[in-house]
Amino acid sequence: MINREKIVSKKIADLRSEYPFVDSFFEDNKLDLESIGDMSFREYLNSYTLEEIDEWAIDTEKLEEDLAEYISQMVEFLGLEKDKVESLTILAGVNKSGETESFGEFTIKRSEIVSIVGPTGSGKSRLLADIEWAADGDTPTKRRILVNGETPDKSNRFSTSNKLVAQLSQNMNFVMDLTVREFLELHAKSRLVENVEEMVQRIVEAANELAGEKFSLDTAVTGLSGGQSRALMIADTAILSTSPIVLIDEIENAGIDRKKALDVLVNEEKIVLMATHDPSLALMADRRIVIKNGGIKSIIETGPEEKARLSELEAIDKLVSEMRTKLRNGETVGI
Ligand SMILES: Nc1ncnc2c1ncn2[C@@H]1O[C@H](COP(=O)(O)OP(=O)(O)OP(=O)(O)O)[C@@H](O)[C@H]1O
Repeated sequence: MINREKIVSKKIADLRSEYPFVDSFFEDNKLDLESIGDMSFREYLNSYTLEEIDEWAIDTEKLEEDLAEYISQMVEFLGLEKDKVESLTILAGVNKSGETESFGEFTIKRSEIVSIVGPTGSGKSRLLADIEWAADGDTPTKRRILVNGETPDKSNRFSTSNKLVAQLSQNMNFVMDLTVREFLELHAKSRLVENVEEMVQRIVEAANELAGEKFSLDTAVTGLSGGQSRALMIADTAILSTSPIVLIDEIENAGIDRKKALDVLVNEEKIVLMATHDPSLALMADRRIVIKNGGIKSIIETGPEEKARLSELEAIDKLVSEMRTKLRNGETVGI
């Protein structure tokens, strides 16, 4: 809920950049905003003289209340309130042979990472697709998905502005003729974020942290490499997307710093599900879902012993990545 005190004491210029639609409120109420300088709405109302207030029958109390109400309704209407998703629950369905999955139900909480492992063709992507679709017994697996313990509002399935789920798929092929800056600005503006420039900077910095070779805001999105565009989409999803659930299919092919990518995503308080064949990524998750023959076979918690193995794997990954960098830079790697 929008706080009235906060709204009326915010500078009008800031209010207008955060909620561009407030201009129509000012117009409808015939408020002259030419000479506002850096006043807040309250200061602006107080700047009227008693005669003006009398003459134009200005009710300052009511105007303050109406402004807060107007913003609050618009925010709700436009779906700008961040979804408060605390948990995601998967209810058991059937495997490829039609046998009921034995796990009953499985709940994932906010800021948790869950990996999905299993042989090729076992049904990892299918599980991600069930979640994206908010399956309600209407997919081949007959699984059901609950959000905050309830069947999600079906409008979430189709709405683009208020998507429950952001999906990072294997390849990101940009077709539009835009620079990175233009692309990010468009996205930030469509989300009506407070400070577009700052947001754009944050995203490109995060993306460059993940990508091997750095790129600038003036690079054309079509000119980004596979790994760079993937890094850009991860940073963009983490920082700008309001979708509280992020699904990742095969991050390992992207040639980006996977550990940092996960940190970026998880820091933003999201639920992350990631299908992977990579042991380090599988163990980085708090829990992992094991899929076999189209069904969830088991759910395993990554215990301290496995986490210890993870540091072994990380040391190996580090070695591989150092060698990769050297080879890429034309150096030799003989001892
Ligand atoms: N429970 C199920 N019932 C019926 N069909 C299923 C079930 N689970 C998965 N499938 C189907 O099996 C096929 C392979 O599944 P999927 O693509 O999800 O495998 P995957 O584990 O992601 O494979 P890869 O590791 O190669 O990406 C798909 O056509 C999928 O729809």
